[in-house]
Amino acid sequence: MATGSTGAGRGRAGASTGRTYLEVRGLTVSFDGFRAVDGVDLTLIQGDLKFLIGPNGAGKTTVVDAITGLVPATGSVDKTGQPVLGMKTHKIARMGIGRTFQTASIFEDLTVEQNLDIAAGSGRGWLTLLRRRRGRATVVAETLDTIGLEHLAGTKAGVLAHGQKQWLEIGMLLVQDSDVMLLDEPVAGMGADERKATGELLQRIAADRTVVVVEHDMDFMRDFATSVTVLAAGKVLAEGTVTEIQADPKVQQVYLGTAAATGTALEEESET
Ligand SMILES: Nc1ncnc2c1ncn2[C@@H]1O[C@H](COP(=O)(O)OP(=O)(O)OP(=O)(O)O)[C@@H](O)[C@H]1O
Repeated sequence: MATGSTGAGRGRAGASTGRTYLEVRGLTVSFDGFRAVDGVDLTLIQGDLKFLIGPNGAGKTTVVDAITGLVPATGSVDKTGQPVLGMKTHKIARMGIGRTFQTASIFEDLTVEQNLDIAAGSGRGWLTLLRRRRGRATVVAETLDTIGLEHLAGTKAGVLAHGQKQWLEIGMLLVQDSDVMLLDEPVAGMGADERKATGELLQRIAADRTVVVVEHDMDFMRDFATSVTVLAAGKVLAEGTVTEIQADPKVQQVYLGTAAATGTALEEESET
């Protein structure tokens, strides 16, 4: 069970407790002069299961892209005091910052276990691999258990159910020692049982990691978030607990403003 820190986003708790944290300051991403992300500050602390929400086009995925080096950005991103911004994507991954995509990026023709094994070795030099060879099998076995896919270890990843592919992708981050995990809509397209199992998996892994979930599914957010940041038009609109966010008139207005187009007003959903 996650040890939630609902105070995330305020100050440098990670720095004082020695826990992993990701500190984002003034993050800005421009596409041909259009500021998709505009001066975003975020503090992400180990143990927090943080949800990043906001209407379509708010800049959520671009924030994740910027942190993981996929798009150029200005401002600063520090992982437990180490600068991240400006580094190459593979170096950022090696620093322990991992991400998933809406469509799982797994090797469909390889088995579940082979996918994890490859991920466990990715980005490491041959000497490190040699040293770690024995430990690697243990890490893969432990991860199969964590993501609940031991019984499918020998199954080709391509035939997994949608939810299982997402769990495998999360497992691939776990075996790479990612302690900051940025997950883009992990429950999109999942049924109720898969969503619940995914939420419980995220709670387990967030207990000793920093986990950020970009999500549109408000029910899922309500059930599992320990803190929420709302983005709108590239800026942080609000931060707080689920209760605080739902009660925030600015947030309600943003969601009501887009309700006609998306049918996903925060208020409407909170009544269900
Ligand atoms: N490569 C790009 N080139 C130009 N504009 C982009 C690019 N990527 C994103 N944008 C624009 O930046 C804005 C933010 O997009 P982004 O995908 O980050 O939003 P989002 O909050 O993740 O939206 P959604 O919930 O719909 O996925 C949008 O207006 C989008 O059209």
